[in-house]
Amino acid sequence: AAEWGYTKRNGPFTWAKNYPTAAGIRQSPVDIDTALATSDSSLESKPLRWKYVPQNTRTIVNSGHGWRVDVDSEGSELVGGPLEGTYKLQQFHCHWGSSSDKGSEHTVDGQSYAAELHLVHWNSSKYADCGEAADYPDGLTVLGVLLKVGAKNPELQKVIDLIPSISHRGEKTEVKEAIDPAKMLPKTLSYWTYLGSLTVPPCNESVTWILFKEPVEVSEEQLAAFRSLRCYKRGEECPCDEVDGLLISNYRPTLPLGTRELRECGS
Ligand SMILES: NS(=O)(=O)c1ccc(C(=O)NCc2ccccc2F)cc1
Ligand SMILES: [Zn+2]
Repeated sequence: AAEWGYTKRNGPFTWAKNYPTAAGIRQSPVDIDTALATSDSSLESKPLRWKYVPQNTRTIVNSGHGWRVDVDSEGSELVGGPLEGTYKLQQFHCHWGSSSDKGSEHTVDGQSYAAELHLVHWNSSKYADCGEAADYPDGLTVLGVLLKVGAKNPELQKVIDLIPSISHRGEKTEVKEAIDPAKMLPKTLSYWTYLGSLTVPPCNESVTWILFKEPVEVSEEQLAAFRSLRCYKRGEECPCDEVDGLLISNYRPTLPLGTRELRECGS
């Protein structure tokens, strides 16, 4: 089957053909209608806490859908907030648009941001690995960080510096200079949380989403570097009808929240 992607031919509106879950009722991303959010004392009573090991960021790969930094989960943990048990960091990646007026996956009161960073964790209290966890409703948690245009982001610059060596799909390289995921999170830890899904096929409905309210800055040049990735393999011709196979946009449009609860913690 033609590999899914973000073009007319294989983009988000075609995914349900090969991935029926994409048409489900707990899909992500969603528009965060801030007026709908209910503040929840139980969230306030269990602060979100994380521990990451920067030396455990191992490799960065061009998945054909963007860049992804794979992490050795050992030593990491995410607990508290809406979570039961301990979650471990598996990978982090980003979504962006062809220009910085769009590109985030979640929107806030209809407003898009320039990009969105996802830190993907799996429930190590109940499951053996990320792959298994992805099949259960409480299997995964993704910390989402909205990115807006501003100052150059020094931690993300370590990712940008590696992009030239993973320009084509399937290429990967060692992350030599440790990247600290904690340094990519906003200062204030207020967040919205709701039950959703992977935002790419197979769109498993197994994600507890935690989206920080405060955006983090990234520069236009850094966003331009993301868009220089190619969605096809070196030596192959470009399959996608994207402008010469550049990954200029890799965000899924929002889906209805439906009857799901949207909770918030912090102002
Ligand atoms: N954009 S996002 O919502 O943050 C997102 C998070 C994780 C994945 C993932 O793990 N895919 C591989 C995968 C899929 C299904 C089962 C096991 C897997 F490893 C994909 C998207
Ligand atoms: Zn993502």
